[in-house]
Amino acid sequence: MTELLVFGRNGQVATELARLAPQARFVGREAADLSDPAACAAVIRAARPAAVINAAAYTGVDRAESEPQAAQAINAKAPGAMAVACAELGVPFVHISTDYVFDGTGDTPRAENAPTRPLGVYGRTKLAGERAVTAAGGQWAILRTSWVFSAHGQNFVKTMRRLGAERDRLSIVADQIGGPTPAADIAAAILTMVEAMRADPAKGGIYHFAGAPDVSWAGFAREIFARSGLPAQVDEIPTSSYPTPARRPANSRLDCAAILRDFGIARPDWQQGLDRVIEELSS
Ligand SMILES: NC(=O)C1=CN([C@@H]2O[C@H](COP(=O)(O)OP(=O)(O)OC[C@H]3O[C@@H](n4cnc5c(N)ncnc54)[C@H](OP(=O)(O)O)[C@@H]3O)[C@@H](O)[C@H]2O)C=CC1
Ligand SMILES: Cc1cn([C@H]2C[C@H](O)[C@@H](COP(=O)(O)OP(=O)(O)O[C@H]3O[C@@H](C)C(=O)[C@@H](O)[C@H]3O)O2)c(=O)[nH]c1=O
Ligand SMILES: [Mg+2]
Repeated sequence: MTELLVFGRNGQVATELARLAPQARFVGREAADLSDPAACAAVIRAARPAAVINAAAYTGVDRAESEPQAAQAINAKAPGAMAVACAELGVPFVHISTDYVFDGTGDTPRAENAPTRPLGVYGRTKLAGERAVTAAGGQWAILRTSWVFSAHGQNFVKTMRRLGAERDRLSIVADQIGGPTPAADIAAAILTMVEAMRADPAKGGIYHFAGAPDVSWAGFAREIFARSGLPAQVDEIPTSSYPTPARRPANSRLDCAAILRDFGIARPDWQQGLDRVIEELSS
């Protein structure tokens, strides 16, 4: 019997889960394509694991605008099918969602029960995934996180280090504020939640989890350059000067009090996480 089954293998969070839980079984695209939700459910039924984590998703925010059906299958239908299979087996299911389910109005942190209103296809399909998971019954948890970075895969830290080495100055939006979150801390949080859920069948629900302190993308870029020893300057620009296919929320602040109260998991310090990632990237 497989103890822990994880969908995703090469992504940021999946890679960090593999470091912390090498005994788990990681299911890549070749073994279960999330475009085929029934195949994902079949993998769970055949493996009969003690718990399931979904770390795979369609994460191309701009690309999703022109591929809404692929994003919907991967981000909504597949997690729904996984959650149903877990409910049938009576095992916990942990899924990951995003700050992009919100419209980003205001300037205060949002709690889990704040009204959702996604601005683009990615956020809309992730919200549909949340609804499919919650509708499945069974024991589930959804971790909403934001601005994930690590030494693996694609993320803002790696993009900035690449561009910062090529250019003297970069224009970065300063009116989108959120919490950059190290993938390693997400992996650790999920494993803590899985253990707590296995010990207590009443545990679960939607939880916010993001790195602290909140910062703009421009402020984050400045820290990336400073801590990487890159001399590149950051010019602060408004979102209106950086047109993209998908709209993004201006206020991505997440209120992370509930996960601390219910699971003892505190917001990670992204500056410490950034130093660790930079060290990993430079070695
Ligand atoms: N990245 C971010 O900034 C944020 C991410 N999240 C959420 O966190 C979770 C993990 O994200 P992260 O680790 O950054 O994601 P990545 O983009 O790093 O990895 C996504 C993974 O999903 C896999 N995948 C994509 N499409 C399919 C498919 N059709 N079938 C099977 N596997 C597929 C990819 O496989 P392959 O390697 O083969 O392409 C990849 O391993 C996701 O739910 C995401 O929505 C939430 C907030 C912020
Ligand atoms: C490269 C670049 C980006 N930007 C802006 C665009 C955008 O508003 C912001 C971040 O760029 P990204 O492409 O990393 O943003 P994006 O891919 O939208 O990041 C999001 O990914 C999904 C999966 C999530 O769930 C979110 O939490 C969030 O992390 O920086 C600049 O202003 N200047 C630049 O030179
Ligand atoms: Mg991106």
